[in-house]
Amino acid sequence: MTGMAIDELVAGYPGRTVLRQVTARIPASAVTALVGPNGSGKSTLLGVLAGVIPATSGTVERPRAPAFVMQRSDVPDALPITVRDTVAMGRWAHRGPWRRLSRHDWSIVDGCLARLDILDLAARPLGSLSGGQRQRALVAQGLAQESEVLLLDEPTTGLDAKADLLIQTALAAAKAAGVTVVHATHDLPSALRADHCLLLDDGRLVAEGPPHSVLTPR
Ligand SMILES: Nc1ncnc2c1ncn2[C@@H]1O[C@H](COP(=O)(O)OP(=O)(O)OP(=O)(O)O)[C@@H](O)[C@H]1O
Repeated sequence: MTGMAIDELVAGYPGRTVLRQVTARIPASAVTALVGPNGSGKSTLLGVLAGVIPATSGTVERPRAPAFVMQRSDVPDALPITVRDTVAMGRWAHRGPWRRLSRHDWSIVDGCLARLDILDLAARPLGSLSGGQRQRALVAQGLAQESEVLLLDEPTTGLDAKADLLIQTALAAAKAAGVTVVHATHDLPSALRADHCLLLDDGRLVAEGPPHSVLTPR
C-alpha cells in the first residue's frame, strides 16, 4: 500500500510556473479528489504525480509507474487502434511493447473490458466510439496496468449516468483492492464521495482534508 507525499513542490512548463510550494499528502488505498477552478493546476499536479512533468523544485514521493488516465480530449480521435488494443497497451509496462502479451495479460484485458461493460466494443476502432464509451476504454486501460496508483484526469466529465456509474464503481473496486486513486474533478458529488480532497487555487493548495470539510459552500 503506497500513499504519496508532496513537499514544497514547484512545477510547470517552460517559462511558466503553475504549482507553487504545494505540500500535501495522498493517503494509500483511498480515493483523493483534486478540485479547483479551471487553470488552478489539477492536470499539472497529476502530470507530476504521473512522472510526465518534472518538478522544478521540491519533492514528490511516489511509486514507480503509476497508471495515468489522461483527459479524453488529449487522446487523438483518429488513432488507428481497436478498443481491445487500447486496453492492452496497459499491459506494456509489464511486458514491453515489443514482447507478445501472454494469455494472462489478455485475460486481464478482457476482465477490464468487462468491468467497464465494453466487451462488445472490443473490436471497434477507438475513434469510432462515443465520448463516454471512449472514456470507459481509457479507464479500462488504466485498470489493466494493475498499478498501486491510479491517476485520472476528469474521468467522468460529460458522461451519461451509466458511464459515470461504471467508472465510479470501477474506482471504488480499485480502492477496495488497495489501489491509491487520485482524480481531478469538477463534479461536486464525485468529489464528495472521495475519502480525501485537495483544493487548488492558482497553483497553490488552499485546503486539504475530508471532502465535507474542504468543500464548504464558501
Ligand atoms: N503544456 C502547457 N504549456 C504551458 N502552459 C500550460 C500547459 N498546460 C497547461 N498550462 C497552463 O497551466 C495552468 C494550469 O493548467 P492545468 O491544466 O494544470 O489546470 P487545471 O486545474 O487542470 O484546469 P482545468 O480544470 O481547466 O482542466 C493554466 O494556466 C494553463 O494555461
